[in-house]
Amino acid sequence: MFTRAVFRGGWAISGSKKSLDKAQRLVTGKMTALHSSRSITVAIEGNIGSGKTTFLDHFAKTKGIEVIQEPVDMWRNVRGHNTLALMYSDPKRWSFAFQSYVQLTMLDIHTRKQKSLIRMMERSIYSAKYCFVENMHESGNMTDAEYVVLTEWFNWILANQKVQIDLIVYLKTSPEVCQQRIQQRCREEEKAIPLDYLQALHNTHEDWLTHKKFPTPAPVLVLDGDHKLSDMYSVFEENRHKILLGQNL
Ligand SMILES: Nc1ncnc2c1ncn2[C@@H]1O[C@H](COP(=O)(O)OP(=O)(O)OP(=O)(O)O)[C@@H](O)[C@H]1O
Ligand SMILES: Nc1nc(=O)c2ncn([C@H]3C[C@H](O)[C@@H](CO)O3)c2[nH]1
Repeated sequence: MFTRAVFRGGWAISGSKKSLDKAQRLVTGKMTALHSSRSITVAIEGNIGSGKTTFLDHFAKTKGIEVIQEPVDMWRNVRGHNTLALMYSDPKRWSFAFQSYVQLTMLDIHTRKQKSLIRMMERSIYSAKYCFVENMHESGNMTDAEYVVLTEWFNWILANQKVQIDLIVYLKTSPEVCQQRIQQRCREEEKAIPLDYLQALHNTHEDWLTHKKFPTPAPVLVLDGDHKLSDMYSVFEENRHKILLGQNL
C-alpha cells in the first residue's frame, strides 16, 4: 500500500523501489497531460471602439475557442433599467450603480464553467476597475466613499473567487481612431462621447497595461489597433501562436 502525503504542489509517495518508480511515472504522466490540456483564458482589452469585437469575431471561427463578449445588453436592461444610458446621461449620479453591476456581470463571466480549451473574453473585471472606475474617480464622477466601497468588493472578489486570466491582448488604438469608429458604429448611448473621454480612457489603459500602475494578472501582448481592417486581420494571424499560447488550434 502506498502512503501518500499531499504537500505543496505535489505528492510524497513511499513504498518499494519498483512500485515507487511506477507510481512516479504515473504521476508525471498525469501532470503532463493536465498541463497540455489545461484550459486558458485570454482577455481582450482596449478603449471603446478599439476593435475588440472585431478581434473576437475573427478568432470565434477557430474550433476549440469559446468567445464571450461584454454583457452590454445586460447593462442596458437591468429589470427594465438601462444603466448604460443612465451612466452616460448623468455619470455623477449613476457611475457607482453602473460599475457595481459591471463588476457583478464580469465576475459572473469569470466564474462560468469553461467549455473549451481557450476562452477569449471581451475585457475583464480588471479593466472595469483599473480603467473605468479609476477614470470615474479621477474625473470626480465617483466619490471617495463610492470608490472605496467598490474597491473593497473588488479586493474581496480577488481574494475569494477564481478569476483566471492567462494572457491579456491589449488592442492599443489611438483615441482619434476610436472616435471615428464609434461614430461609424453609432451605438445610441455612445453618440455624445467626447474625444477627451476617450483620451482619458486611453491614459488609464496605458497607466495599467504599459506603465503597470496596477497589477497585471497575466502577460500583456500589445497589438497596434490603428491599422485598417484588412491589415488588422494580418496582425491577428501573425500573432495567432502567441495569442493561443502555443495551443495548436
Ligand atoms: N481596423 C479597423 N478599421 C476600421 N474599422 C474598424 C476596425 N476595427 C473595427 N472597426 C469598426 O469600428 C467599430 C468598432 O469596432 P469594435 O466593435 O470591434 O470595437 P470594440 O472595441 O468592440 O468597441 P466597444 O468597446 O465599444 O465594444 C465597428 O463598427 C467596427 O466594424
Ligand atoms: N463606465 C464604464 N465602465 C465599465 O466598466 C465599462 N465597460 C464597458 N463600458 C462601456 C464602454 C462602451 O460604451 C460600452 C461597451 O464597451 O460600455 C464601460 N463603461
